[in-house]
Amino acid sequence: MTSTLRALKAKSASKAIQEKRQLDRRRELVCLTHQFLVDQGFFAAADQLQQDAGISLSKFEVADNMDLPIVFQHFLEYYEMRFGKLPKIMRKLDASEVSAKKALLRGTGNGNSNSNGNPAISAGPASGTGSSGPATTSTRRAAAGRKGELSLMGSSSSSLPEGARSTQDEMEISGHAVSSANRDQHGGNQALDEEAESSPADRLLRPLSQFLAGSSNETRELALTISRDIFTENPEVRWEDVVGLEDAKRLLHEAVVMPARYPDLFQGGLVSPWKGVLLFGPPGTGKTMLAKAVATECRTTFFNISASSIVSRYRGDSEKLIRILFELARYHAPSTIFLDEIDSIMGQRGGGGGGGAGEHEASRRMKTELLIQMDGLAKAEDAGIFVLAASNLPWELDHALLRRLEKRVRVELPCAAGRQRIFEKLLPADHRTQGIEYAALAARTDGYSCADLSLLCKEAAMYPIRRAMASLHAGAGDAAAAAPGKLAVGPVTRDDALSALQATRPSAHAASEQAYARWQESHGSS
Ligand SMILES: Nc1ncnc2c1ncn2[C@@H]1O[C@H](COP(=O)(O)OP(=O)(O)OP(=O)(O)O)[C@@H](O)[C@H]1O
Repeated sequence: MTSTLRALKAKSASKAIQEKRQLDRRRELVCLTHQFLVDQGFFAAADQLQQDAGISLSKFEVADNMDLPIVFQHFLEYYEMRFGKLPKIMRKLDASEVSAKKALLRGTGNGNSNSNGNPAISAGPASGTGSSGPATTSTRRAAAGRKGELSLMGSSSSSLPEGARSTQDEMEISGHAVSSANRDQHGGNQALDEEAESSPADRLLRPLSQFLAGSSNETRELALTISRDIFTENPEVRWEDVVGLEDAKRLLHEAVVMPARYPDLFQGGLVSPWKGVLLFGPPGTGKTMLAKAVATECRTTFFNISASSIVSRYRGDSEKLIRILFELARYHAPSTIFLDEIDSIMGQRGGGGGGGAGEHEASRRMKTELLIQMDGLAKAEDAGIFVLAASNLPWELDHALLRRLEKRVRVELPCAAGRQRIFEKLLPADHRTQGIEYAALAARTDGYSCADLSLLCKEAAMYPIRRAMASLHAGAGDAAAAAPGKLAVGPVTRDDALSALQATRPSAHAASEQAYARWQESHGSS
């Protein structure tokens, strides 16, 4: 009896010790992360972490010779020594995992939460339950347990194997794109490309707090607005997502992507990189997609701004907004600024400001500011900034602006082959469709833009849904079919596609195609 009691007591004491260790380890992890965020200048995030974790980190400091990069570096070294390769730290999530994670981050997910509603931090070594491949408890314990060696190892990367060193370099140059150029120059091999595929391509931005330090409230607000509404996370559009437009792609590749990848080849003189490119053509032909593909390809920070929204939303502040937009682009360089619908602010006769002599003073100042900022792009310190503008009405553009958009690229309506590819992509020949005649559809959609074609396909896909709804209403569906999410929807048929064709008209006019062709002849690039 006594021995059973003793065993129970010992078990309870060991459990208490384990729990305390877990708690300590969590606190240490939070503390290390907090210090890392502070060191990197992510003050707002550090503050938020402190609030979320519910502990006052101002009472703690990480011990000497201890910080997250050092712990990480030691882990990498240990892992490579033990397993002969570097560990895979991040993996790409699929679409459903991305939405689950976003929901979790918004606080609506069902992920593990602690009693404060905070996501549970893995207990680490003390729990002894780590199971993520070879990097398990023992590895972590080894990394954490070598505190005494840390000062000897220091933070020098010279003792690291090549791969580990480059990982550290990537961390240190946060805020600067690890450009494809670097990778190409250091081997450019497939393994590195695969590595890029599986690790986040997104840029690690420099903390905004440094940019905002000492700035006025007004500047602060505009910079926050730009960061929130205009800066776009990695746009993730690849060249191959953009159907057709081979000439436009080739020109952009030459004018923008090559200089970003191989800056040494484009230094000064005759072959300095283009600073401004205009994409012109009918609506819905892929100008925005092309701009995003350029930003994805060059791994630049992407600022996507609709010029008409500057006029409508920031009227009084538009001049300052432009200035701060370029300052932020410089801060986060290399950057691509995409100015969509540029004609709405840079029309020859005072677009966006009321027109002619009566042009609004604020609008005139904004135009002047944009021209000044674009002039500044030629300076060496602005080397990493590139402006892409798009317009459906290039002939209305101010000549002063046109001079600064050195290259003008026409984005045309898709040809028959391009239209066919769009149909094949949007109505793929699988169980979702039946008997679609792609070539016939392509032949009958001359003059349609890609956006029109995508509307047409959407319309076609509605027919089977309408049929299913009608049969449901007619009581033809059984109880299972009526259950939400279980409605049986048939394939999109050839007739559905033809009916959708009847119901969808092209948005561009043949006359405007001729106008684009004429303007290309007088102003375009080839
Ligand atoms: N070349 C293309 N390849 C594939 N899809 C395209 C292409 N062009 C347009 N689309 C489709 O049409 C939509 C609208 O395209 P996008 O916004 O790039 O056109 P745009 O030329 O910028 O139009 P606007 O001048 O009206 O801003 C895209 O989201 C995409 O679905």
